[in-house]
Amino acid sequence: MSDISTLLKTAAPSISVNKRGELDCLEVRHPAFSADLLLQGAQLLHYAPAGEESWLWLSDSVEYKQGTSLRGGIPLCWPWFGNATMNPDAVKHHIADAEQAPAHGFARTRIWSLAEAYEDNDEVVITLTLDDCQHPLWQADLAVEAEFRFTASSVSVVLATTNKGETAVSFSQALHTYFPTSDIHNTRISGFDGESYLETLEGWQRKTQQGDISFGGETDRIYFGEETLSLITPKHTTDLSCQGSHSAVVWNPWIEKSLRLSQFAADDYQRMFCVETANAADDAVTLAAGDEHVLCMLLTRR
Ligand SMILES: O=P(O)(O)OC[C@H]1O[C@@H](O)[C@H](O)[C@@H](O)[C@@H]1O
Repeated sequence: MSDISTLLKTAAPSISVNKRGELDCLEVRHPAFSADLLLQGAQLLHYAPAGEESWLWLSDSVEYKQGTSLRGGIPLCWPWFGNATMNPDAVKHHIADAEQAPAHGFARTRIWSLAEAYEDNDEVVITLTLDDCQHPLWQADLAVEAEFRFTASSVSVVLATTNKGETAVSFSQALHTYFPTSDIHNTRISGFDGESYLETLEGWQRKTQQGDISFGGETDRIYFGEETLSLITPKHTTDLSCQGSHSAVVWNPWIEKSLRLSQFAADDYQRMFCVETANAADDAVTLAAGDEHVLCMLLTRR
């Protein structure tokens, strides 16, 4: 950890590395904003402009344990999204035993390394790399890097994947963002009117969205489209724009599923929702040997 501290002292003095339970957390305390980024999973837990509440939801019962993804912030799902068995054949082709494969890939519980840090009066930029991209069940040679950029009025995450192998590789992924709301019943997502989605709770039927998305029960859908989305909660409107993604997963576990989730109180579903910037289902990425794919999300508020 002393290497990290030395790098931070010179390149980005507003970042310090501190323990949270068993995990190392990069704490950004810039005069204009703050952020907390775990090295495990390259998981961003918190971002807020000075004087504001966090733009990300994080469970009150979150567990800072090695090998366990935390419930909240932005877990990175890579190199497959969700249940491996539900991925397209091209992705499953690289997974030795999809039945046994962990949900959402393996990157979210691995330790990432600090590659670069930079700050000036306006922004802080942190780049993390995943040193060990191998997994007993994953049969492809991809490399991945994550860049986080914080300013007084925005946060962006870029996930860049490179095919280091000699043949094409298909993979799926998501920036699994948990957003806060003061009232899920008065929360809407605007931008997918007229677009198609897969209703995973009804046998993955393909349907068409009419108007805004609202929440009145368990929600677990994969939307297709590449619009800038507006996330409208009673207190805020947050704009979510992306690049390199043509799908977004909208998720809320609602009452019954909440009872089965780790690090999640029975009534937490009322105060959170996920909109995941993804390359999922039909939108999985195929990378030729040597090629790179860049997935990017940007959050701003009106
Ligand atoms: O509990 P996990 O593994 O973090 O997954 C949470 C949710 O993640 C979403 O992306 C999936 O669509 C849901 O089906 C899943 O329940």
